Amino acid sequence: MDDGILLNIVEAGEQSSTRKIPSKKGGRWTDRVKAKKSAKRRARIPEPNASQTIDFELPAEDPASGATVRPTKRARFDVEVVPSVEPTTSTQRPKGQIISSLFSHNPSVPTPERSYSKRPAAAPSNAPLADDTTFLGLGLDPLIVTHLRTKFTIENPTSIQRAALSAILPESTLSRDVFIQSQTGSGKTLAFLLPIIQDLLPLSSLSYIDRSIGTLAIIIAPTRELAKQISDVLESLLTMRLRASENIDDEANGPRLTRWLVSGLLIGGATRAHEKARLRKGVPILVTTPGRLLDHLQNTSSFDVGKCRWLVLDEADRLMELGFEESITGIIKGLDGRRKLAAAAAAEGTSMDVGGWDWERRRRTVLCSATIREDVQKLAGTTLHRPIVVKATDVAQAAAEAQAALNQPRSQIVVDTPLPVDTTKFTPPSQLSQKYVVVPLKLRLVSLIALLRTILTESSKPTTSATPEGSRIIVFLSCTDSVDFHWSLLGGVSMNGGAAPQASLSSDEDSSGSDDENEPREPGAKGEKDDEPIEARCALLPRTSVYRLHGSLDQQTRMASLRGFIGTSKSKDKARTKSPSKEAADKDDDAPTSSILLCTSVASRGLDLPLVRAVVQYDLPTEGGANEYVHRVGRTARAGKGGEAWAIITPSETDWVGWVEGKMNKDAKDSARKAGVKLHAVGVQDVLRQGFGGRGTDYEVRATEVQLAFERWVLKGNNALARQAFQSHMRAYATHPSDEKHIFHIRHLHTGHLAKAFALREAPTAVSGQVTKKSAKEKKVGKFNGGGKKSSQRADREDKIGAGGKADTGDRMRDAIRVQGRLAKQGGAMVRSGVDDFQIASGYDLERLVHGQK
Ligand SMILES: Nc1ncnc2c1ncn2[C@@H]1O[C@H](COP(=O)(O)OP(=O)(O)OP(=O)(O)O)[C@@H](O)[C@H]1O
Repeated sequence: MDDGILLNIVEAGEQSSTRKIPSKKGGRWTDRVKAKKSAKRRARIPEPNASQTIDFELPAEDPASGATVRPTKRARFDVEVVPSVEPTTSTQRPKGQIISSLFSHNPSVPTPERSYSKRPAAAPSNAPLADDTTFLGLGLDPLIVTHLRTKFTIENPTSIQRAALSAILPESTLSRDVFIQSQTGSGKTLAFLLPIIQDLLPLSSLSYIDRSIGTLAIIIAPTRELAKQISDVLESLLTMRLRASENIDDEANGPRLTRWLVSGLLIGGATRAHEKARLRKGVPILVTTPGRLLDHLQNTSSFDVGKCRWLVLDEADRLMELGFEESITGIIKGLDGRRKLAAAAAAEGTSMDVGGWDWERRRRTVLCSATIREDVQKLAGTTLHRPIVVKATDVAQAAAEAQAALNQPRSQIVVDTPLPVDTTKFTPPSQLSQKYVVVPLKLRLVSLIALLRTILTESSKPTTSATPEGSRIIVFLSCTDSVDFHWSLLGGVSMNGGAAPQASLSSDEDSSGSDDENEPREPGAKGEKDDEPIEARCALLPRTSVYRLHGSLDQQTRMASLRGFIGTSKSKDKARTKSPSKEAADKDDDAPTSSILLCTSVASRGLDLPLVRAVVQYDLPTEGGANEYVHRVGRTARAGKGGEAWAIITPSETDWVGWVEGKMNKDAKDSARKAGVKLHAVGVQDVLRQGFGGRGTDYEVRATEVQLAFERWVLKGNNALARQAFQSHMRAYATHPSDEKHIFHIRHLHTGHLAKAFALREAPTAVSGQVTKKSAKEKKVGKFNGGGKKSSQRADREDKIGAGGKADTGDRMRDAIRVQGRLAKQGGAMVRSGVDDFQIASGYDLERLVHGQK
């Protein structure tokens, strides 16, 4: 089958096959054998020729016949092959450097029976309901329903929204808290936002109320990005019409309505004085992160939460993982204390008492979590009052519970009811297609490129369900260094052998800073990192922009990267393009239609990035096990849409497939789960062939050229970056928990082969040999301490905490955990500390940002 990739001048394979193997005469027989072998090797892998040009063309398939055809408009780019910049003969090669063939000495990998088979996708499990359930029928205000339809194009509720609304909205359940547990992408955000807006909406008709009433609802999210995302949805919801007719002053339609119900985002990054001023003005619905909220509860007297009637804890399991339990306990105490003070002041008549409203009603807490783990149960025990547990399929149960609550005599009300043990498994949406490829270590990098090319090609087919805007792909890597390395590599690699280009940065940046009050910065930080490039372009990935996201990037760059990835870049973001190889810019002259996000686990939870077609786990999660896997793949296949998840695993990790399937299927109760969540194998040759094209084993030649281009880039001044990524990856790998060590053990890795995946030619001894014991120790301690600069920042932070006299509990928890982790790792054995330095390193930095420390 012609796969559509052409070699347009000289087929490299042909060239190699006609090459004559020179014979060596004389000398010892061992020398003759060696010479013969080396000549054979040279003949197998064609010597690149400076004049040779490979014309890569992405393959396409005839939708009718399924046969591969040449696309009408070819996304093409030429790859000029030049001799490797480094000498390749053993006499010229620097000592210790190994240039091994990509396709020899790899462990054998079983070929899957049916590769790339097109299986019909299962019915979506997180889609809007197709029955006669309506938002109106569930009791939602018609104004909100109309707004959902017109602004969000949302017509019907999802299963979890039906369950949540029928549990939260009725008068009969006002005294009950709610625990929401559901699949990724099932619409949990609206499930808790809609009841809050419905509850507060009538206040708009009370002419004596304005935003000085204080904060009536607080939503807590574990990360800044998630808080910002929730805040964006909330803001859009609050732009709804306040009455059916256009004119809100239309007296004939009832009392005058005022639009004072606004939302605010409090996630740090601004001066406290600025935040205090906003709080003093009044923020009726507040979206925040825990540390900052606790800080203001403790230190901002003008922060009025005396009438707060909603508290939402989103992603509760993540809040617990990040060590926020103590912060949340402090927040609850703070809210309770201020409520008592407000009540006392009202009783004494010393405060403005706003009558005509049920201010006495207790505050309701809604807790959302993917899983009901032990720590989440504990949190629920301290925060929830007789919770109704809402699950996607449990609408009948929710209604029955609500009824039971009504009929219960008050004496029987049990406070702090423990949640039931979690019997349902946390599974990905059923329509998600899950695949895995077993890839020998040496082939990892080229296989990743081939896979990305294949996914991009598939999505550009006219028959695909992907959007006409192109594809979005998220690639998860093990650590920040690896993300930086791969992003720089893709942005810098040149297939023409020229010098690695420098980042091209816009010099006419608009340095006026953000006009969004929700993205304020500390003084002095303004415009600081505006020069940091955010977008990379790569000749190997036509019409595609590559972004990165990890916790060591400053907040502006992270937000700009996310905006770029989802295609809503501001003009100044767009200027921040890391120049690709010149050829990518020249040949890829059409505007990019697809985007790729390279990231750490920092992007695994809660982020709702529209139209993500595929999630590729280049590195499997080092913490969080099967749940983390499900969260990551849940960035696609959202709200009933399709999606695919790819896991790239090494030959020593093949047991992971059965292991993760077992975790997802355990205790399966319903028929869908009995059918089993399954990952389907795809052969690495198929991935390479699809990605690089050619006939027979042509893909080997092409993959080798791509690998050589990567290696050239590394040799031209990027060795340190590659080595650092390699070493950090190894350290990250070593932090897999002990119960996964039978699958992920560093001893299973052939480090020489792994080095190849970082485009390193050095043998592993050369890599590690260049790191002196002292520098290795410094690096290790530095890494676990957050590095030299980070250490001093932490000291600054601790100074500040000391000076303020009040340590942030979240910070203290994290520090304690980090110290624990450091000790465990310094002890020699890589004992899991509960927090992974490499993935939570991102979380840690993120939380530093949350607390406003740059
Ligand atoms: N009733 C609905 N109909 C169609 N789309 C919906 C509906 N409700 C929500 N959505 C969309 O579904 C997407 C996912 O929603 P949301 O982010 O709330 O999911 P989630 O359950 O919180 O996911 P995660 O667990 O990954 O955080 C959003 O883009 C949202 O606009």
